[in-house]
Amino acid sequence: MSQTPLWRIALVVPEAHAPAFAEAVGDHADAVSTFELEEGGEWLVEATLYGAPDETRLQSRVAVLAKALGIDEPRLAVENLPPIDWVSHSYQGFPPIRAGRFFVHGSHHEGTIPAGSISLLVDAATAFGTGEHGSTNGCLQALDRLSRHLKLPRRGRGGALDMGCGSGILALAVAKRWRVPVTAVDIDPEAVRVTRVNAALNGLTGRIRSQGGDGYNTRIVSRHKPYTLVTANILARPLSRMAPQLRRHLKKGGYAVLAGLLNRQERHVIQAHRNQGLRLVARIPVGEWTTLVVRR
Ligand SMILES: C[S@@+](CC[C@H](N)C(=O)[O-])C[C@H]1O[C@@H](n2cnc3c(N)ncnc32)[C@H](O)[C@@H]1O
Repeated sequence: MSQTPLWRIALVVPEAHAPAFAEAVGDHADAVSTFELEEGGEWLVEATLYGAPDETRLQSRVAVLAKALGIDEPRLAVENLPPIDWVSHSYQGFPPIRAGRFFVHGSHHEGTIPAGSISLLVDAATAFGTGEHGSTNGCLQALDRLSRHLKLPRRGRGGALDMGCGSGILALAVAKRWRVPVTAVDIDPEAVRVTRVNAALNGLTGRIRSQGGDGYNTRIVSRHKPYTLVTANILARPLSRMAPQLRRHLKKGGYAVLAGLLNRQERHVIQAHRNQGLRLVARIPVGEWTTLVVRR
């Protein structure tokens, strides 16, 4: 079995200089990416490479760039990641996950399904969403709590929407728990494909109407509005940007489960929704991620 020695390089820099540092570090790495750490604040430049980096050269490249930009030299973190046997890893899949009454497992799961739980069979493949991530887990917990009192219609308008469906996990959860059709949208066509596969694996073909598209501008989203329940596990910034559209698509009294935000970003997201008259009714932190439930 192949084992891959992997190294990670990371540094935190001001937003305006992230592209320059990404380019500099990227010259010494196999892959490089940048992530925003805080609204309008600092950015993490993260690179990975197979084999040890030349730390002296890397350090001096960063120092020269910092000097040229007139900023303090950012601290460079270099670490050797534990070797991963990718072949056996991909066969192992993910361990079953419990969130509220939901029990999420892959098709490799050979154990029993706990009595009274709602089984969600998810082969995430190339799309996000196995329930392992704190944001998805928080959404499942929120849905479980809402399902105790919220009613959804079996047909017609006023149903459920999953915005940014990824593997389709949240759409599956709603369709199974409430026994209703769900509209599911993702900007990534691969996620739409995986959602359809997972709908079929769970016997929900026909109940999950999935289509590719950018947010609320997608045709299928307008066709079935307004919604009594919207799930959107995207990211803090797009969530805040989409708040006015969410309001227009949500029925009076309807709920939205919002996730993909770090704990420290929740204030901004809550405010963006408050500005639209959407009231915070629950927050569920899972590790560094927070899920919010707002109501119109
Ligand atoms: C973090 S994943 C969430 C997947 C799944 N819903 C879950 O909870 O695990 C976010 C998904 O949102 C999709 N997405 C991001 N921006 C979008 C947009 N503007 N419109 C539709 N989907 C979007 C991404 O492609 C990705 O599949």
